[in-house]
Amino acid sequence: MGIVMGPNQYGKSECRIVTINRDSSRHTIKDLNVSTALRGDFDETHYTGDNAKVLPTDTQKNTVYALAKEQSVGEIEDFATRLGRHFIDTQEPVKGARILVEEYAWERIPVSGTGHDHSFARSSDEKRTTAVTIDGSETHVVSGLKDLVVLKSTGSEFWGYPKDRFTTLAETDDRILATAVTARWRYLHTDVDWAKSFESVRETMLETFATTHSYALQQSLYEMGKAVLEKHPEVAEVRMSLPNKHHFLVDMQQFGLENNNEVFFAADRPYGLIEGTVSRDDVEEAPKAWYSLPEF
Ligand SMILES: O=c1[nH]c(=O)c2[nH]c(=O)[nH]c2[nH]1
Repeated sequence: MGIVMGPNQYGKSECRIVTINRDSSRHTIKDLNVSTALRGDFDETHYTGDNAKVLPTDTQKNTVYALAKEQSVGEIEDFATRLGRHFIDTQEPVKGARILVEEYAWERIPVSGTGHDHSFARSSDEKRTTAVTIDGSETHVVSGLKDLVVLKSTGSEFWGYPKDRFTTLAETDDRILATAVTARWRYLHTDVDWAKSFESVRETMLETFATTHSYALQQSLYEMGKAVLEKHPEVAEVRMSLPNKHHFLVDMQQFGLENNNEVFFAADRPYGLIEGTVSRDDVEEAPKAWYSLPEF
């Protein structure tokens, strides 16, 4: 019986980088969290500690800063692709790269009705994300968003589920439905206007959440994914993770008040976690490696 090193990657995680474009007095800001991971011929460092082929993660971090200086960052998908290609093209042992980017949203602070030139406010917790996986000459892009918090104050029911001796949940034909959307969608190719596609996918998911009369968060998940695929031929599949942010009706009978679906206790945990993939039935499944480490 032998023991061998399996799939592996290494890199610098969570390089926080802020860039300011000062081409005019109206500055623009890009606020990113960038993680690099290199894949390739790294058996020796694992077997013997011979680092001859190991580009230090410290150098990878510096490269993130340097490439952001050499050319403006632009769309996160393009920046991630440039980074990944740089490592593959300049380091012989590197055969593949996986670059993750999260982008934090800043809005101009309104002053007398117009956005200020160089003062910004963090607009929400929402992040735009991308995961670019480069394998030799092939580039695969999975973009997404994180922590887009949404709520419907009606138009949501939940009933018809199995009951057993532990069931206490009451069936409801009118409840609050709230979640923080994390979504990742896989592109079929890279000939994409990234910003436009992102805005349109986001808008489609929001519109569908709003207009779907929901009998389960699972149903809303499917409808949101389906709407994205129907509108976006460039997208092969959508994966979503939807925490059910429960809002429990406060029982006011004890103090003689009738609560007509007006006052809720917003629980933060535990929460239901509804997850799923909506895909076209005529495209191949993505290799695991585009989402995480192969075989993990
Ligand atoms: O939309 C829902 N899906 C569930 O699976 C579930 N389970 C639960 O207790 N409440 C809900 N709501």
